[in-house]
Amino acid sequence: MVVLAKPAALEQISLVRSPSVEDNFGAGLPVVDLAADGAAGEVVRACERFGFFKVVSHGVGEGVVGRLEAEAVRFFASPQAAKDAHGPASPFGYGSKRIGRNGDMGWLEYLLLAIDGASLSRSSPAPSSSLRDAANEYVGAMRGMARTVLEMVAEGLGVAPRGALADMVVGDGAASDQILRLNHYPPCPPLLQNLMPNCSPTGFGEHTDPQLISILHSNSTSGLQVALHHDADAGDHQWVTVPPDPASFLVIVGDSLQVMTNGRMRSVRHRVVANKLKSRVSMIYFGGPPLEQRIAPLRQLLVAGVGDGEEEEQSRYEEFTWGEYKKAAYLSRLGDNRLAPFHRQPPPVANPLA
Ligand SMILES: C=C1C[C@]23C[C@@]1(O)CC[C@H]2[C@@]12CCC[C@@](C)(C(=O)O1)[C@H]2[C@@H]3C(=O)O
Ligand SMILES: O=C(O)CCC(=O)C(=O)O
Repeated sequence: MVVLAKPAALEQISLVRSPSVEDNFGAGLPVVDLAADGAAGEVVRACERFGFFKVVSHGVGEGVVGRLEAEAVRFFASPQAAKDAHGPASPFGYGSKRIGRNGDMGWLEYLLLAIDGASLSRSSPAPSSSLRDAANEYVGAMRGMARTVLEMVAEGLGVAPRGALADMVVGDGAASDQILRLNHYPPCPPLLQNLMPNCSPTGFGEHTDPQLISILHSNSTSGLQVALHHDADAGDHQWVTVPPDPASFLVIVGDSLQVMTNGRMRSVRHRVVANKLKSRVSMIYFGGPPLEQRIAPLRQLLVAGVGDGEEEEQSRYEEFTWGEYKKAAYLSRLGDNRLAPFHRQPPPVANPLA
């Protein structure tokens, strides 16, 4: 029997079947033109059916994206010792292969930066002033998009005021919990390609995002896959590749938005598979609320459509604060179903292929 050993650099990183063109999302990829009439309805439909969507006509200038991506590429190309000087990520700073504190590993390196209000936090320093400036400009654009999308979610669901969700993440008053992450996935090592041509290292293992929403940008290298559920109860899902498009962004529903919409919107499991030939660079903004924010279904959604004498909809979740959820998340493994302990009853079955 021939036993194929993984190259040492990949020993603790899981391998998955290499994506093929058949895995690509076809014409069904949810795309929302943020400037179009009826965009709010489209946002809600995409979040309910898929838990993510691609955004076009977003109004974010190419320069804003290009400046931060160039800074990220420059940083990741610097000598290992210079990068290590900004790590380890605990949770903020430079990290390589290790994700979080509980043994998760991926074929990537990253820079995790805390945001304080509208700019990077002074307490998690950026590696250079030019990266800081580019990141601050980018964060401003992401906050604007987060507001637009969350206002559309409220409008599309018939929730008032329009800012009910957006203010939790990008409001002026409370200290929300936002994060910026820059990821670099080197190409799959040639030795592995020769040994196991049908396998690729996991770049970022499957997970859902704990916050309300995440906004993702990537360069033109593929790798992102999302889980499409055929039968969520049976845990039956299919990994589908989302083709990269540097001119657009992806909005991803997080666990907290799932709870606030009482399960109407679903946080989507996603992962990154390392590309065989090219480096992938992604930049992702995570929008979370203040630590003390109660995470529970919006009242207006529970009473909507309830007539006299009828019972209002019950929450499907035990109540928690964002601070409690975040603490539990940091004790969990990347791929854990972090909402499971809070479910009051099985989540509704969504069938995006129906
Ligand atoms: C393994 C982990 C990494 C993570 C914290 C965690 O313990 C579980 C959740 C992970 C995640 C996923 C979305 C983005 C992120 C920054 C977050 O808030 O939760 C990461 C955390 C991380 O990379 O540190
Ligand atoms: O790099 C990507 O495309 C996704 C990254 C991601 O899911 C994350 O950083 O949480």
